Amino acid sequence: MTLITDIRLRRILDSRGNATVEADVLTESGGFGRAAAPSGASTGEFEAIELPPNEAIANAREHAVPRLVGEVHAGDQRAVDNTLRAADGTDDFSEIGANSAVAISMATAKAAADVLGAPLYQHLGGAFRGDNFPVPLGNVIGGGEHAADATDIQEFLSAPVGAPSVADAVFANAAVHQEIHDMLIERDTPAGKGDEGAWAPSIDDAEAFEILDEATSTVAEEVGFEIKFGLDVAAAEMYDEDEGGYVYSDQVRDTDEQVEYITELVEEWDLAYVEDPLDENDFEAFTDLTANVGDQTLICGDDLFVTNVSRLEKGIEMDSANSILIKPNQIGSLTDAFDAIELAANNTYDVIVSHRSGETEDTTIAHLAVATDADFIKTGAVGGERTAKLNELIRIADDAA
Ligand SMILES: C=C(OP(=O)(O)O)C(=O)O
Ligand SMILES: [Mg+2]
Repeated sequence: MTLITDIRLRRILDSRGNATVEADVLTESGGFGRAAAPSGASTGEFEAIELPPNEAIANAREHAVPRLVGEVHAGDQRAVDNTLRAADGTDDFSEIGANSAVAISMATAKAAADVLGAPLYQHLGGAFRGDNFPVPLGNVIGGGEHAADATDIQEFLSAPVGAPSVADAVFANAAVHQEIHDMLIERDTPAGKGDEGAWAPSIDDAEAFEILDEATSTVAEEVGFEIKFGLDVAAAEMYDEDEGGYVYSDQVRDTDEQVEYITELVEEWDLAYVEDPLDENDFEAFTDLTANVGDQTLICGDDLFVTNVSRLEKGIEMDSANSILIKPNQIGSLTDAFDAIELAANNTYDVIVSHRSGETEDTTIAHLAVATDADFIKTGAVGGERTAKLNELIRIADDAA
């Protein structure tokens, strides 16, 4: 019933106006799934390889499509993804492109769900999913690689940890985003938006902390539940060995100073979440920071782990973090993403499913987060490609109720 009968690949636009890969998968009994690959800007050194979309499509058509069509069942996700790996023949999807691979992998899961007549989160997670929802982390002020002439820290994230429902949490993040806009106008600091829809004012990190603290407190009072905040430092983008460490606008911090600085930030601002506070090659410094503040906050590896089981195993072994960011396109398939989530959960790591800075209307990560009982989802606060996922979470909660 779920035998794959056709796979169509095409170039479509992403939110930055770049081309990306979209896949349609059809099955014998009329199942249909469509999915598109997102794309990062602050990509990790150890991510699976994204090829130029034309090349990724041509190579996938030549090597992967013939091995899947008429051969593999869409319902057997592990077989689908193993076939993609075998067709590619490399460790990092550099032959067919992680963009083609992840689009086919996700579209196939959707086609299988369609055959079953079940929502994707249920096909992926089983009949008992749909009761728990991730807390959305909303990017509300940002800079780094996502906006020029803005903060050094890439993302300041609203974290509505006390929200009674996922819908309340989604609306709270949007309200924090609006409140920050009002505060910026009052301060006579006009701001455009970065790639993920966060405000990208020309202010320093210290001012961003003050604004976020006030905005989250104001909205928390209005809505009547706790809203904390967190960061994606994206420190690998700041790290420059020749410069002697982490290059900020006003100073360079060496590794010990960076560990000290982040420790102070966690304590001063009671941060709920800190992603990539250190360079992606420095598991040891991650371990030092986690020893300092791992009992107070989440220390999350994004570029550090790149959704890769081997790198996560090393981090678990070394106590380098206590949470992992999951981006399916970083590793190239849903099976790999699931394996990383399972390993993380078995080792009491929190799981944060994430978008990329370049996105499409695809909503797969909303279903992935619900299917795997993820603790958080990071998918922006506003903007069509971000609200696509947030609104899907609201719909899933509505359907599941
Ligand atoms: C979402 C992120 O940005 P990008 O997609 O540019 O890697 C991130 O760094 O967590
Ligand atoms: Mg990150």
